[in-house]
Amino acid sequence: MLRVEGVTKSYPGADGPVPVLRGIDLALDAGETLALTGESGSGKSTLLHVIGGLDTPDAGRVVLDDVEIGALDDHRRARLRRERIGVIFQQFNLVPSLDAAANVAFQARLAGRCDPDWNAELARRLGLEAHLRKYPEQLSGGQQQRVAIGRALAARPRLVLADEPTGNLDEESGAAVLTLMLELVTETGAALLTVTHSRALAERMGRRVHLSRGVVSA
Ligand SMILES: Nc1ncnc2c1ncn2[C@@H]1O[C@H](COP(=O)(O)OP(=O)(O)OP(=O)(O)O)[C@@H](O)[C@H]1O
Repeated sequence: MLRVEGVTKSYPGADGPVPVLRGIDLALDAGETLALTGESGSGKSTLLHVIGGLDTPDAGRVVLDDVEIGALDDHRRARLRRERIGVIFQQFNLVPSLDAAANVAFQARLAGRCDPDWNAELARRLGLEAHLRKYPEQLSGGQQQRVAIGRALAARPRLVLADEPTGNLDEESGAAVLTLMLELVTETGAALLTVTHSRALAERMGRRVHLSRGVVSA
């Protein structure tokens, strides 16, 4: 379902380009869950952004359901992102001017796939029913995290990308949020790729790969 082939990426440095990704190959099937680990600065977020079409590789390909993301023009790439990829960012990136309900519905609405029954079910399962009229600044970190998960899943994406999805939560809330996320991802048949430093989180994923010096090892 997802294929990453020979992806390289460098950033400009004082003494010339600094390679961050040096030829990444990775494949993920529908329904699979994968933890991407690696020391700080190893390029995990960069790889997640390249896979999600938020950043472009210098070379190599990212193919989602037989569509090469890098070959699409901006408009088509944005549409593919909206319709097929849900992203949960480390800092949640909720829309401050929208309440929790509108944040959950946000991406699905943009994708033209808003299903009020599914949104309501997500809100209920994520324990957000009492908070739907609150704005992000009125929500706790854990509640914002659950809104971000709801938003990522509302359009029933094929692929969910998460960057430290429980990084801002205490161990107990993190474990509970992760259980919910895994349940919802499994039910919708999506694939999940999550970047994490947490061993506990990584151990609950079906597969783990480690990123070191710009290449992955199983
Ligand atoms: N926009 C950018 N411009 C220049 N260098 C960048 C840029 N984004 C990332 N880098 C560099 O690329 C390297 C990889 O960064 P990245 O954020 O992908 O690492 P990471 O493994 O996700 O780290 P962490 O675990 O600390 O979040 C780092 O050395 C970082 O400084």
